[in-house]
Amino acid sequence: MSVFAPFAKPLYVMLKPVGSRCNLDCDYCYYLEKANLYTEKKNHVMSEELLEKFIKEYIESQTMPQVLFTWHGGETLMRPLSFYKKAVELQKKYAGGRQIDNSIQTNGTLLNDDWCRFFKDNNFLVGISIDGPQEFHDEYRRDKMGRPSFHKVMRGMELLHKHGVEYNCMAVVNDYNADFPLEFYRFFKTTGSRFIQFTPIVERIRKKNSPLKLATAEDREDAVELAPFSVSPEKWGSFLCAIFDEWVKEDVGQVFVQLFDSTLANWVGEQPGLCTMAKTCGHAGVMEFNGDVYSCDHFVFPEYRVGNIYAKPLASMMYSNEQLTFGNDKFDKLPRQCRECDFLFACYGECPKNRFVRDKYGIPGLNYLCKGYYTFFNHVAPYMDFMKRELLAERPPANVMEWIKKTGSR
Ligand SMILES: C[S@@+](CC[C@H](N)C(=O)[O-])C[C@H]1O[C@@H](n2cnc3c(N)ncnc32)[C@H](O)[C@@H]1O
Ligand code: SF4
Ligand code: SF4
Ligand code: SF4
Repeated sequence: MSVFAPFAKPLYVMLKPVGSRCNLDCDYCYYLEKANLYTEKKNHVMSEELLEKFIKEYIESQTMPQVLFTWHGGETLMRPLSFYKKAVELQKKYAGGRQIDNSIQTNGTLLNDDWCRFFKDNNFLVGISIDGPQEFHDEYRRDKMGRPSFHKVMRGMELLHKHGVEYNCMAVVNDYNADFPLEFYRFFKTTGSRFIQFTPIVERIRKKNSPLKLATAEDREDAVELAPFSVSPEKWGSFLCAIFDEWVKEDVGQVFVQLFDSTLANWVGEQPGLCTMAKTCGHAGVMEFNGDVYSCDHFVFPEYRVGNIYAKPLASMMYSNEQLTFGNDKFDKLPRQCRECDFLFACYGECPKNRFVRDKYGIPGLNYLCKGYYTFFNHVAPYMDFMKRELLAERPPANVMEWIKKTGSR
């Protein structure tokens, strides 16, 4: 039987139930300053009326039997538990036979038994932000009084563990922790995390006074300066290579590093889990506390607002020409150096947010981290080739560890 499905892809829009309100004040946070987009509003919280409108419309716009809700912030737990209880009730009311899943991203400092029980009972997947061992984490993740947050986050993780809540860790790689790849990687292994996700921090700061201090890739080179907490391309490359070397010898099939999995996916021609490594993007929008929808969580700038849910249906915003162009530009706007690169198939120029340098031909739009990515892909190529062969022969890629022992590589 064929069912008419106008959109073959699931519709995905994450939610900001408290806008950018947060109990922490991480130096590198790209989200805190988004409050300046809404200075006319005092209270940056999503109303229950909007919550219901979104849930109903989001579920009804889906063409797939599963629907994923992602709660994001700001700090998501600054909304009382009753808000999420209401959300779950509304999801059930409008589910119409579909399977509903929830994931929530949090800094973990406000977790308690009640939150954990709720997450367990309702099968939430919890994402915890933690940047490695205490010294690295507390370098930038402090509260508004400058107090560190590491111990509170660890306590939160213990509570999640105690209640049997499913969670994973999200870390950023910055100018500081990038110098200690193995300490960073081993820390996550000791916490028992089998799924490790990390994102490089790359930000530029506008020199002129502006409500949004952080720049987009379109800001002119002379009007911005690189934020000091950004990771350099060289450090990013050596960080990835060092972790890969330990992972490929000891942990394949046991520890899942999102970036390595996505690299292998591209190597075998499958869709990678990381949007940054896909050929095109634009399938993941974000809705602010007042119903404004933006092209991507990293593009909450007035130029990338695709509309408001009170004025346009979600599906028409997410499948608008504007949004499709946003997603296709990831490939269409690649500079010549990327088009000629041996690793285009694995990298696809990474995230457009980071494309603000010129390529070797002087063409703008090269990714600032290019050098690091090139070093990494070049370094892992023989291992990726081996794992690809194993996968194609329907054998586990983890055989690479045996192969390394036998051949003495690395
Ligand atoms: C903005 S926070 C919102 C949710 C919650 N407050 C938290 O910290 O998990 C989401 C994630 O973005 C990461 N992040 C913050 N600033 C970033 C930046 N400039 N570049 C990349 N990721 C960043 C955070 O470390 C966190 O893992
Ligand atoms: S806890 Fe999350 S939202 Fe709050 S400042 Fe840190 S990264 Fe930003
Ligand atoms: S702009 Fe970057 S973060 Fe946003 S969807 Fe595209 S690749 Fe992902
Ligand atoms: S490694 Fe550099 S040149 Fe190659 S695709 Fe990535 S960003 Fe482009």
